[in-house]
Amino acid sequence: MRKPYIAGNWKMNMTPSAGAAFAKELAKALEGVDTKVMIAPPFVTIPAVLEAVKGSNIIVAAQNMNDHLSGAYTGEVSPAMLKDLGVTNVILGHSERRAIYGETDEFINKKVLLALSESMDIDLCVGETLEEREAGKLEEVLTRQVSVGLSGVSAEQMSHITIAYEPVWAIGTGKTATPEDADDAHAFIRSLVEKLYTKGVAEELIIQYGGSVKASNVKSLMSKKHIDGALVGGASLSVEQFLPIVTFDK
Ligand SMILES: O=C[C@H](O)COP(=O)(O)O
Repeated sequence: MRKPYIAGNWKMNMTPSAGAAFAKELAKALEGVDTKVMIAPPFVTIPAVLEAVKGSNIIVAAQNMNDHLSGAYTGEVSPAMLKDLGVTNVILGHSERRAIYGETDEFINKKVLLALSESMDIDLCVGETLEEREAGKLEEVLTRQVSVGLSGVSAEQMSHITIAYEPVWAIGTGKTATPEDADDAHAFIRSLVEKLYTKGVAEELIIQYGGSVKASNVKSLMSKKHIDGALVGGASLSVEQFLPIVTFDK
């Protein structure tokens, strides 16, 4: 039985003081709610948010990390630093990192392996562009992103991996994949993971959908067999919008 897992990626939003106020309000609103919830603030906002969610079940993640533990990498943040702060989770391979900062599958894989060696849990993002989908390359793209992204990850380590399927054309655009299209992509990812690992690993894997998730569409998405959670961008920036997404079935 896969437990619903809802995550909020704040992207480059929320100052430390705004993030702390938000996190405090969210933690209070989520008292007694059993759904697994993660929020990913910008690096500088993380300490204030960690302090604000103390005593709650909210997981705090980083949105990215460097592929080294330390060294001459000006402006970068290492997983060792995140770990020292008490951060247990990291988002890797977000489409904005791939498209804007040129992150390749091989580079993302290097970070996946480093994060695992630092005992962190990972949200690995995959998804096709509109051009790729229209060119009939959906399966080819997902196969490459999943198999290269997870290269060298053992079956045992897969319990630390969540995959977020985010069709690039649905991110921040208001366009959501239909629940059926999203479920087909999730089913394909699960079948890939079964081929790479075992049926057991594939059945346990949490696959989140991301791309214009909001209170009005979360229930129909989550009703699908292979959709186990959501990675929410825009609608994770206010408690008013995020809370009904987290409590969609309550
Ligand atoms: O990480 C989150 C995704 O990029 C989705 O963003 P969005 O909900 O604003 O479309």
